[in-house]
Amino acid sequence: MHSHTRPDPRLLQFIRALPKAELHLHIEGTLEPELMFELARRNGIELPYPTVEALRAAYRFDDLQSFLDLYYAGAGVLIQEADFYDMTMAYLRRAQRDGIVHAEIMFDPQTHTARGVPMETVFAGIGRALRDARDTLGVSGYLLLSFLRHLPEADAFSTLEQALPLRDRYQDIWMGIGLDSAEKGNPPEKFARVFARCRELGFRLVAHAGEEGPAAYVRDALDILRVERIDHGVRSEEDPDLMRRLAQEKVPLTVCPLSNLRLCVFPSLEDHNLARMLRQGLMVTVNSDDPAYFGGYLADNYLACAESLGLDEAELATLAGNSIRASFLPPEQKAQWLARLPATA
Ligand SMILES: Nc1ncnc2[nH]cnc12
Ligand SMILES: [Zn+2]
Repeated sequence: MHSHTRPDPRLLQFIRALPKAELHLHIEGTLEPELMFELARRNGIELPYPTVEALRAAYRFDDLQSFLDLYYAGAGVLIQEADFYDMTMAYLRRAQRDGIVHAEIMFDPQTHTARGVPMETVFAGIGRALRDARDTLGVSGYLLLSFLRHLPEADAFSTLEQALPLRDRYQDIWMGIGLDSAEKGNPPEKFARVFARCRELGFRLVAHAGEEGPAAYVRDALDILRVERIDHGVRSEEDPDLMRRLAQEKVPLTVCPLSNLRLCVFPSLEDHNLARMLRQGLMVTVNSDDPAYFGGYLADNYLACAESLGLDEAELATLAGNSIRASFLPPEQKAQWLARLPATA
């Protein structure tokens, strides 16, 4: 992954020791090939690859869509509550090792309900893992139910209707709503009505914008969907007025550097705009997006950026501090984690 330098173990140790929140993570994107094969066997499903190695070798992407095709196919092995539990627990164990104290996890229920998996099964498996991790690993977690933007808004409304009866049972974890999948040609305004409804219902709102789509989608996600955070947002840089606004309003951007590299949003990590945006005073955070597909979990993303962009320890601590500030944790929990960071963070 790091073509120029060998990873510095002392720097990795420093990164892991910073209390961090992960705010942009698709739980279906944490399904490692080994577990995918195990679940396929458990559920009597045949995968179109003979081995783990052959599957991993297929993870070479040209753009977002070429990734999404494999990602939705891979999720087809998730059938039973235990499958969702095992996948989520595996992520949370890794998260703990990386020094993640809080994770806000997106999931795509439409990927599962369209295959006949009940909404209850999805919530039950992920939800039980989040509660077990809180109790046994000391990692807290929230859920963000994400709508698939390549599907019609009517499908998002019916997904919301299917999930709402579960809200009381998952009140401690289901905090918000997101918007993901193919961005180009699926602008924020397509989901204006369902986001307005979610806002009335009291959900926290986020949306992917400015990953492959234009800066105008970032502005529309803020003004039309009224989201509190932008997932990715890296193409905001093409609009100087928008950049000034993001800095002034401290709008959090959940940037995913290794994802952007693998999906060819930037030609190399050295060309990534994370450091430029940070140094311009934007509220940027670092996240892993779909770590099983993009070759790195959260600490790998921090380390790769430190090495490719020359981030120093103070900047790494600022990124960790931003992740806590931009989370949906209550103020007293934010203060508790911020107190454990260097004073410069
Ligand atoms: N990076 C990404 N962009 C849009 N949709 C996604 N779903 C999973 N990962 C995604
Ligand atoms: Zn994403």
